Amino acid sequence: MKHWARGATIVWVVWRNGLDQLLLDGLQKPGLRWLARALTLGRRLHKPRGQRLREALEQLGPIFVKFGQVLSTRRDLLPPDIADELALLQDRVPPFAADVAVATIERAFRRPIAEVFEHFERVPVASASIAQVHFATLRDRTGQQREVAVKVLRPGMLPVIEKDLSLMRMMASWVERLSADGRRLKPREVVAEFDNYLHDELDLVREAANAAQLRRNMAGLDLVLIPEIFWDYCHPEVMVMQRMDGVPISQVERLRAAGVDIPKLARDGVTIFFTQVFRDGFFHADMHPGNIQVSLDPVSFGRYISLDFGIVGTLTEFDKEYLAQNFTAFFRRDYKRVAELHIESGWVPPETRVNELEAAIRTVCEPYFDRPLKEISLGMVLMRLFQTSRRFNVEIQPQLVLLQKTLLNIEGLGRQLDPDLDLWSTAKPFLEKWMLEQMGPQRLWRELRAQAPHYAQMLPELPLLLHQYLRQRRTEPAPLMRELLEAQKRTNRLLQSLIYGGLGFVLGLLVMQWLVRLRLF
Ligand SMILES: Nc1ncnc2c1ncn2[C@@H]1O[C@H](COP(=O)(O)OP(=O)(O)OP(=O)(O)O)[C@@H](O)[C@H]1O
Repeated sequence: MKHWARGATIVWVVWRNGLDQLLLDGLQKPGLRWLARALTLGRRLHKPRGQRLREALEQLGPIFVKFGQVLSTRRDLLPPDIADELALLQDRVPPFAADVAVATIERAFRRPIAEVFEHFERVPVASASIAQVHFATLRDRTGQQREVAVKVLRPGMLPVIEKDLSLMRMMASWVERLSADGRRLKPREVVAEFDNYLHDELDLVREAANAAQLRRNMAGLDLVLIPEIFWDYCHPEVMVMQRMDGVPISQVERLRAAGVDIPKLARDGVTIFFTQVFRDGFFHADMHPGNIQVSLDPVSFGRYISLDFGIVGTLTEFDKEYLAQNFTAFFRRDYKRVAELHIESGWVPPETRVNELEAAIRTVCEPYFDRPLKEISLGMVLMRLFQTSRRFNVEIQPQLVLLQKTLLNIEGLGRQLDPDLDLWSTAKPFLEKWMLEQMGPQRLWRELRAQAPHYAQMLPELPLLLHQYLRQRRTEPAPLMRELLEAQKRTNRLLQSLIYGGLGFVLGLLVMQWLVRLRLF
């Protein structure tokens, strides 16, 4: 019954904001088109479509607001006017009562709050749709007093989320069935992705694990502080971490007055992010200013403080390779290669004409070379590439969209701090080192090392496999043969790369020696 009431509210909000209009053009059945037109009569829909969509999501509550926020990052799927408007969505929810937070903590640790913390501040420091944060004091294993921040999930979220998600799934399948335009937005996939995202956010142990991994990765860099996790006090609904003390990055004047070197801060931001992406393949993907502070403590003066680890991005070797090759081709202005890469990767339908895709990519990228290199924003280049790809039905992987969105955030933040920030010279050493690792002899060596146990294991088995193959040839020839041929091809490729790599290396050494002799180096 309640399900129906919620469904009716959604229909009402959709109708009042004229969202049915958004689908009108795409409706395929004439009867439905007629009905939708009739329903439009009498409504004054003077606001732009993006604004109407944003307002409707706000009226539908925090889960829909989150959905809009996540959707706003899918610039590969959405038209720019809608994506821009959705990016303005903000969580505005009142905090939940301290008693509720205390009850959640007591349920999680099966102890009264006074036994968990020496002191617990009942007034939260921050509150959002999924969780809120309280400060507290605890005694750690060594008996030392520690100031901590306690993140507690808003109770009863799961049933609300499940209900809203099932209605979203239903709407998505209607949109997909009724409208050709809507189908292009891949609504069911988008909702499934959102479902994953929300369930991840509902598990604070997962967030704590993300924080711990980032803290370990960033330890040697000395540019950013990440709170320590108190694992004895972590539970899917409660997360206890070191309390950080910094000035929000948005308060630039305060930071300047305290003596922080702002241009260095801008450079450091880009360095941190590029290290996370290109070295570790594991990056903080929710870099809005609310999650970034700067330390004024004399020991860590001027270092970033990073908070909120609910959303992180991971890049596979395939993603890194895609980025490495695309960036290299882009900076060589080899648009044909960029187009070929998209087709080779299987992201564009194979019947796509390379020259058409190449022309579209050229149109997007060429204007960037008109400005100084230091102004080129990789986030923007990627965004334009994804938008172009959209026209060719390319399916961009969510982790790359996340990367592009975060790149834009970071570059924007850097520029805001220092309008003269030379993005290129900050990013270049990373890209060069990383591309060398991705495509040079280091990669070959890495792959060889990674594959070595596999080959060592396979080699002694080869005679037996061959024997089996010859015996079973009549019954089951294809898969085994294919496997053997594949293995042989892989070995050949590796050997070939090894030989070429070795030759290249020796040749490089000879040339260097020669240049040194000629005193050119
Ligand atoms: N370890 C910490 N030390 C000090 N303050 C913290 C800490 N963790 C969180 N906070 C405070 O709580 C606020 C909200 O934290 P966080 O962003 O993790 O929560 P959230 O529920 O995911 O919020 P949102 O979704 O709006 O980003 C931070 O902006 C910061 O002010």
